[in-house]
Amino acid sequence: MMVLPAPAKLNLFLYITGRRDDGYHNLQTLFQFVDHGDSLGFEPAPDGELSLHPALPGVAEEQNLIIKAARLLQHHTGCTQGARIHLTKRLPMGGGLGGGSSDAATTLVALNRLWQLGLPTEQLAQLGLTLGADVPVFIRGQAAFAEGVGDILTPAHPPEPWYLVLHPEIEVATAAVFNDPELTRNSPVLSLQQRLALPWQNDCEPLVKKHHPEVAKLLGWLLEYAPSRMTGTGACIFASFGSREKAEQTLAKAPEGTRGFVAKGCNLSPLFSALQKMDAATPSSNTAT
Ligand SMILES: C[C@@](CO)(OP(=O)(O)O)[C@H](O)COP(=O)(O)OP(=O)(O)OC[C@H]1O[C@@H](n2ccc(N)nc2=O)[C@H](O)[C@@H]1O
Ligand SMILES: Nc1ncnc2c1ncn2[C@@H]1O[C@H](COP(=O)(O)OP(=O)(O)O)[C@@H](O)[C@H]1O
Repeated sequence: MMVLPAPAKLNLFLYITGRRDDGYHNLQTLFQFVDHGDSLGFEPAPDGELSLHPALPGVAEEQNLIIKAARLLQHHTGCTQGARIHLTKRLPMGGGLGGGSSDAATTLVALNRLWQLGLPTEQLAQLGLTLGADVPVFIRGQAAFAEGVGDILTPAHPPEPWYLVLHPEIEVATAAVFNDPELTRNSPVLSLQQRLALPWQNDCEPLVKKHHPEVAKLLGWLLEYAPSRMTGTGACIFASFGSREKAEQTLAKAPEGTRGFVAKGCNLSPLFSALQKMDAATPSSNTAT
């Protein structure tokens, strides 16, 4: 079985610079991966059959981004092969960690190999974008400054600290944040260099804090220990530390019942580190993305 990671991402900063005619928002964000996430296993199945094990509670199989990604790839290529997909879900849903998008990206990359389709990365990223704005960055696998709706990507090389990621026990719907009339939508469009030099913020954070006191409270607590922010449209928050020990010590002090994890920032996605290892072990395998 081909087992591959679907890592989480963090939005190290997130600015909303405008609203487009189609209702989507232009943004400027810095994506980085962490070495913690879901895990997916892929086995061939006959007759184009697709199945997911176990099912994700609360998400109908046909709505699951993993099945949607697999079906999209079948339709796009006319491929008649199938797959039995095994999911170990570790990332909270609706947490701003991009779990669903990452699962979809890993599925596209893995099935492109399993089914020997040979689609180039560019085409997989374009297909992925139809599933969600965050899918292309996971397919390209490099930390990136994203503009447009998140699809115009420039590779970036931010520091790779240890992060403590905490999960307030709520799910924030991305669409609800973007539809809120109070959302800041007029951040200036700046260059990556300018953005890197200014303090890093998330334009969605004030709004989510206002509507979800749990987020405001936990962020207030975490800020006592290190610079901290929300990722994406929330609800997860993160703080960076110079060492794993410092991050773990802070997690140990977190208010009782707080869920969270410690992980290392990675500018190369753990998905691609795993693919490189796989290719090194079996040099004759298909090395296209
Ligand atoms: C803003 C980010 C930053 O990472 O938030 P998170 O979802 O990760 O928290 C993402 O780009 C989100 O990407 P994703 O979660 O894939 O969003 P999509 O499914 O494409 O869109 C969900 C809804 O959010 C709104 N939306 C999304 C992205 C965007 N640039 N402008 C928008 O207005 C639209 O109303 C859309 O219908
Ligand atoms: N494989 C999947 N993993 C997580 N969520 C999924 C998946 N497939 C579909 N979804 C749907 O996508 C929504 C957003 O999930 P997720 O990507 O985890 O959050 P976010 O975009 O906030 O990081 C979930 O609430 C769920 O309904």
